[in-house]
Amino acid sequence: MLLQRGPACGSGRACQPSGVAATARSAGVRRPSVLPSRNPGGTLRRPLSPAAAASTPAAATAPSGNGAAPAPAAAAAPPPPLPLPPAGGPITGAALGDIVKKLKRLQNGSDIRGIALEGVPNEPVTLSAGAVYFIGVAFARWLRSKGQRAPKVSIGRDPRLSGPLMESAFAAGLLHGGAAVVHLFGLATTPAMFYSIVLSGGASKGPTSPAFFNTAASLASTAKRAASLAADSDDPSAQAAAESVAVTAGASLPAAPTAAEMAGRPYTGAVMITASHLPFNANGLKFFTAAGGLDKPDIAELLQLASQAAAEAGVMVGDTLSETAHMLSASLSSDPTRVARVPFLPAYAAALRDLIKRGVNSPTNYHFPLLGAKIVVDAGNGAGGFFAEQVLAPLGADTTGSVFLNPDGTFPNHPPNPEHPAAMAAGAAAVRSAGAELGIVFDTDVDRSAIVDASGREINSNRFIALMSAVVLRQHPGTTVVTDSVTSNGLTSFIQALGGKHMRYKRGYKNVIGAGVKLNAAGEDCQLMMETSGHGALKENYFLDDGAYLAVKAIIEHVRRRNEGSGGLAELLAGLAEPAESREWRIGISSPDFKTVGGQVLSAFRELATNGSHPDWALESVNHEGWRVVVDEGEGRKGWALLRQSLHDPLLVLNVESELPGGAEATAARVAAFLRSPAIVALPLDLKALAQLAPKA
Ligand SMILES: O=P(O)(O)OC[C@H]1O[C@H](O)[C@H](O)[C@@H](O)[C@@H]1O
Repeated sequence: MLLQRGPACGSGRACQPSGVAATARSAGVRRPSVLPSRNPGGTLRRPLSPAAAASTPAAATAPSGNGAAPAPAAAAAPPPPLPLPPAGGPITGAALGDIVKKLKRLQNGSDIRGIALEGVPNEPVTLSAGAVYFIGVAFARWLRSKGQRAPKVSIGRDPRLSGPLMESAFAAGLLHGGAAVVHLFGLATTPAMFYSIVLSGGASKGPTSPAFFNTAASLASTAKRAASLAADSDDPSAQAAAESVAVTAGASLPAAPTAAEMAGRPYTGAVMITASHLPFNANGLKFFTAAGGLDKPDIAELLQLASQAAAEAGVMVGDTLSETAHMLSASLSSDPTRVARVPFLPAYAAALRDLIKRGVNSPTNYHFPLLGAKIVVDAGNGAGGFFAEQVLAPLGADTTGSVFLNPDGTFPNHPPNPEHPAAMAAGAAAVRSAGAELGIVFDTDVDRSAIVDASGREINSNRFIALMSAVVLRQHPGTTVVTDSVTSNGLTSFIQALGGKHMRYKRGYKNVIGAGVKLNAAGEDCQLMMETSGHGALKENYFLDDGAYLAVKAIIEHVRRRNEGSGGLAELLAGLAEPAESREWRIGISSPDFKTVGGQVLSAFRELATNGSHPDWALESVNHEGWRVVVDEGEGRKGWALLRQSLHDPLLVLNVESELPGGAEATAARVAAFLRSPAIVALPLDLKALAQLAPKA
């Protein structure tokens, strides 16, 4: 695939293992298994570092010691919204129209996205702290409008440099909009944010339950078990591994939240501040309630509410940061009991560890199912490093050789994106140099992932969907798998050969998941909804696109198979026929009215495919996103070409798959000839892209 979104890979830094356990092991250091002190409730406590304590006004105003404010009493009357800060008086007319327009442009499907840091030429800030503040006001009002009397909202963020400011601005907005309690998790992942609702008791059905919130107890027992294992074992490698587990479990994990912080009311809303794999200067917001992620219409409503709030306050969206900072500190210092910093990843990691323990269900080694397994993680300096340090290592895995675990909002090594060749190449290199049996590659906010097998083969896109299909079809014979529209013919045959059904739907993970939800509602069992981008949702996991959960499932399957002596994960893909070629070209449309221009090109393409000029093409509709032609490549071979509008960008996207070497270029050249035909060439398409599309034509 010729995907080149976002900056090219890296600064050429060497791949370094990171993480406490990895560092200790690679240096040959044996650390004593010292447990941190316990409070009377038995929970592990660690004070915030001075840097962390100073990093947000919220933390600065929280009681000293652990940075946590008391949890609200469950039955207390909901506190009134704080008044919006006085500013220039209500805004009306053209100025209001301007605010509405600016805020509307921040919608990116079911997310909010924009440029949050200045400094990149021609990329002015669009997602200002002011805008984020008013979106915070809007989210609280929106939750209240849905019947929540006292919204309790968690906020997480990826490591982007603009994250702390966005977090503070959003928190202040929430309080002004009428949220009762706001918990700042700091570094978190997108699925973890939904899990904050689940694990606090806000969503009842699923693979986990609030019992997993007893993180502290689970950590302590892990440490104890590891220590006794180390003492009992005659096998020096098991002993070393167990000792490192004890070190990690007992001493290296961050403090878990207290029972008071977590046993209160469930979170009723959660927000992740992230722009996924987009460059460092972008940022954005993803929203959850107990019902799952907010959808497109919800985001449109939120932005409308944000405009209203800005108009009432008389503050323009682009207003200066100092004004925002002022509003923020005023609101936070006015009621510190409503805001707390709560480290959440430890609780979430405990839930993931438990899933792996239960999934592998080892009769001999229940608590350390990964002892003896060497698994590396490439987190791309996003938020996924915890997975190696807090999920895999405490279960006994040797994660030495993992790369880019440290969060770094400049993403200096490669774009954290399992669709990006540089990310997959780095993951594969890490597996090879560590001699690992499995590698996991995460995107920035961990809602997407990919796998690398022991030979360094990259298992992303079609291969990862095939792998997950094999896993779910073993557990749910005959189930349906919904995918996006650019999956290979080989994937369809693979799923069918395993007894499953394949529904190839549109691009866009929300579209894919939505289609699966509909099938289930209509009585057809659909266990897996997965895009080639690496977004994958399972019915058993709240229909949530969740890269960490996919990794957990893959690891369970790998270890289970290995324990049974039936080979590792890679063998599951033996029956997958791969196309000889699979390529993508992106053709820019230089017009503000790109949807209309794109539509014109697509109707002309449809006409071309049906007018008999290409007898080896058969038209296939693909759910209004564009047109797919099936190409008869002779001798029973079939390729295809799909021309569609990009979901977000002013682009047409051409995907071509062929079973013949050179076949993709040949089909693309015919599409290029069409795009250069007199009727089309008059349209504002990017001719540079056309030249790339078929250089020889
Ligand atoms: O339509 P495109 O430009 O190819 O982008 C489509 C992709 O956009 C984002 O990355 C979404 O997260 C994906 O779900 C979607 O498939």
